[in-house]
Amino acid sequence: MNKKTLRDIDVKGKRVFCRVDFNVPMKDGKVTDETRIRAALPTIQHLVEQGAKVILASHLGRPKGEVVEELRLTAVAERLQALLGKDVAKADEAFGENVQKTIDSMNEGDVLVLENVRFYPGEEKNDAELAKAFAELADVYVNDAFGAAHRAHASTEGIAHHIPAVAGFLMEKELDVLSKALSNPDRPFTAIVGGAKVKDKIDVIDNLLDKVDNLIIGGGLSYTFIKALGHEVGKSLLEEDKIDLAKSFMEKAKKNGVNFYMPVDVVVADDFSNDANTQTVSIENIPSDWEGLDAGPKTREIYADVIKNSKLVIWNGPMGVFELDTFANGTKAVAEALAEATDTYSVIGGGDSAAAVEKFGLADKMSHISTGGGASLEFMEGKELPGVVALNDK
Ligand SMILES: Nc1ncnc2c1ncn2[C@@H]1O[C@H](COP(=O)(O)OP(=O)(O)O)[C@@H](O)[C@H]1O
Ligand SMILES: O=C(OP(=O)(O)O)[C@H](O)COP(=O)(O)O
Repeated sequence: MNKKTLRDIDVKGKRVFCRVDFNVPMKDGKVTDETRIRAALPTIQHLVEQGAKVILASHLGRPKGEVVEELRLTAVAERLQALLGKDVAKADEAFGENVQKTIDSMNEGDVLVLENVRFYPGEEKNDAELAKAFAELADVYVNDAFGAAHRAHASTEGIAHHIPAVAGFLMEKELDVLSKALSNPDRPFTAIVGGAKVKDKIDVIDNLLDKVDNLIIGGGLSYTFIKALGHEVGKSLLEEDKIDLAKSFMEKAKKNGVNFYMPVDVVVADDFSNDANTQTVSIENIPSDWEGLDAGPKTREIYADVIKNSKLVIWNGPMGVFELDTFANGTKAVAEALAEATDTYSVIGGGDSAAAVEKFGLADKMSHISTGGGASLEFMEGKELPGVVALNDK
């Protein structure tokens, strides 16, 4: 990486403003998945061990510039305290006189969690004054919030223009894994793109077609491609205005010598529920009143074979409606194939795919599960991440 990291600086006795992504799922005031907190621990522990005064900043949810009681970071700070096994203080604001006083009284190795930075309208606007106010709290800025690196906000981008700014260990690892995957991939290199957000995934498919040996299309995306082949898709998810683009991707795959895989059979249902009537049909025979919700058995077999013969697989988006057990088999087949392919380096791109491997109990069998959904997608699209660009060059 051409950006400075924690390894390049001495933090002893320094006040370090460390942006993390503690935007974790919450229910009834409790953290329900602490993956993102755990992922930031190596950086936080390093700062503690090196004798920094550790000031942690994060957003939680989308409070839109107002104080929202349920989105305070108090419960998150408590989880962090338990995971770190040391006291963690929590401020009720993210900058200003009171926060300054608290910081003035910190000792080396102390940890303070600031309040949700999105309680202030200036955060998402990347307001220069707010960025300066954050910078005044500290001597050094560390960005470890890979999940928010695609946002140009005051605490992810603006602040980096005021004090020395470096990447944390999680940020470094995420960027290393993803850039190695894309720039110098082990081959055969396979990308699996599924899920439902057809529009959001179009750019990533285009970019991947310049890099991969195999492209697998699955999930809700498939039906736009099935339609592009001239077949009817019944009530399945379809983006009418992307049919021509789907055709052009199939042509680009051929031109680039990329092996292109899409379902040959699908599981269709007469209702979007676990007790729906279902049948497996070939893609030429989707009944008009039915909806395709999962990959069929032949498709699963083909996908599993491609995966097992790959050296590197990046996967973004489930192969079916895995939240409903009846339609989880396609996603499960891909997750299991990745788990069994011990010679294959697997990178799971955030959001629902990460939730799916977690649900199947296979998370620890994956080589890398990214903490950023949107961020990893934008990276794979070839876009620059503002939170990274703003850091100091090596
Ligand atoms: N055939 C399908 N029809 C409708 N929804 C689908 C289908 N296949 C997958 N999905 C849904 O896609 C959603 C995930 O899509 P998306 O947000 O694009 O993925 P990710 O969050 O991994 O990027 C899941 O909730 C899943 O139920
Ligand atoms: O959860 C996040 O994004 P993700 O769901 O795309 O991984 C990040 O914390 C960014 O949050 P945001 O999309 O509200 O800016």
